[in-house]
Amino acid sequence: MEKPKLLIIAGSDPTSGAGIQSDCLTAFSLGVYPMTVTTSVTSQNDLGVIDRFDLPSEVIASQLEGLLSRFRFDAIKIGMIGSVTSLNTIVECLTQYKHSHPFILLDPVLKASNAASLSEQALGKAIRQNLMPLLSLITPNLDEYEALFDIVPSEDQKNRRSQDYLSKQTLPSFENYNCAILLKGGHFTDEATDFLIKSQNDRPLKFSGSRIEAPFSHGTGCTLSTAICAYILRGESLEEAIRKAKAYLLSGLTNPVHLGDNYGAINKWR
Ligand SMILES: Nc1ncnc2c1ncn2[C@@H]1O[C@H](COP(=O)(O)OP(=O)(O)OP(=O)(O)O)[C@@H](O)[C@H]1O
Ligand SMILES: Cc1ncc(COP(=O)(O)O)c(N)n1
Repeated sequence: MEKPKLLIIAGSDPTSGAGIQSDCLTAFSLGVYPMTVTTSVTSQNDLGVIDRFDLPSEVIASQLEGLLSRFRFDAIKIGMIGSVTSLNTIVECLTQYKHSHPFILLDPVLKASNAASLSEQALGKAIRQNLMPLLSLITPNLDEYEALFDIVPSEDQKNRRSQDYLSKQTLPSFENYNCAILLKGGHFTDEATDFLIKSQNDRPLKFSGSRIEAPFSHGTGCTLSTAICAYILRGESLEEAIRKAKAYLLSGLTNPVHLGDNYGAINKWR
């Protein structure tokens, strides 16, 4: 049996709702074999993030070198990085082993949904300067998008309605990047519509999504980004991979797994 391999570089979430554990469940359920590099060990439970322990750069480099020296990956998903030092280690290793054109996606995990910090303050700037040149796609949520691209929305746009949000004022300057941006719409006030921004000249592509009453939404960003990588590995175009990943996520949000009195997770059984 042959399976496509996905390299996942991310943090550990003991609840398996987000992070490496969630990414492995997503990859497995979509028929893709995950291999992992852990950047940070977090403590989390149903109440949120308790603590974060970024691993030393030699531990990250050793895991990366072990895998990259023996396996070729057609897709790499990067999630929580934690520190600027860890980011620079990842950039160094990926640059050294980069074969022709792997699809590299960054889900820039800066804060958890309960607002706990999952990264150093300076990580956003380092992502922009050092990591973006290697990426094919970056998938920020609204806050991450504004922070990463220095977007200052107008008073109207601060209402965060999906149909009013994107304009010249809220599009990034593409001078320095050649990767596509998927602006995730989980934090819009109306629909959960995402936008794919490929360049300043192309109109952003809209991925409409109705907002559902989801009782357990921890890990939506992780699930979406890993599912995109899995569909890319299965031969889909970027647009089709996003469409299918959104449908996969919606189905898991609609029918969650119950894991306690008031806790549950996105369903990945298919
Ligand atoms: N209530 C919802 N109903 C339908 N889709 C949703 C809902 N909430 C989020 N989504 C979808 O989930 C994906 C992740 O979006 P979101 O903006 O929540 O990312 P995120 O903030 O990085 O996620 P996370 O909560 O994991 O940090 C997007 O495709 C978004 O449209
Ligand atoms: C290790 C790790 N990676 C990512 C997230 C983001 O997920 P969320 O914002 O849904 O809490 C997380 N909580 N933990």
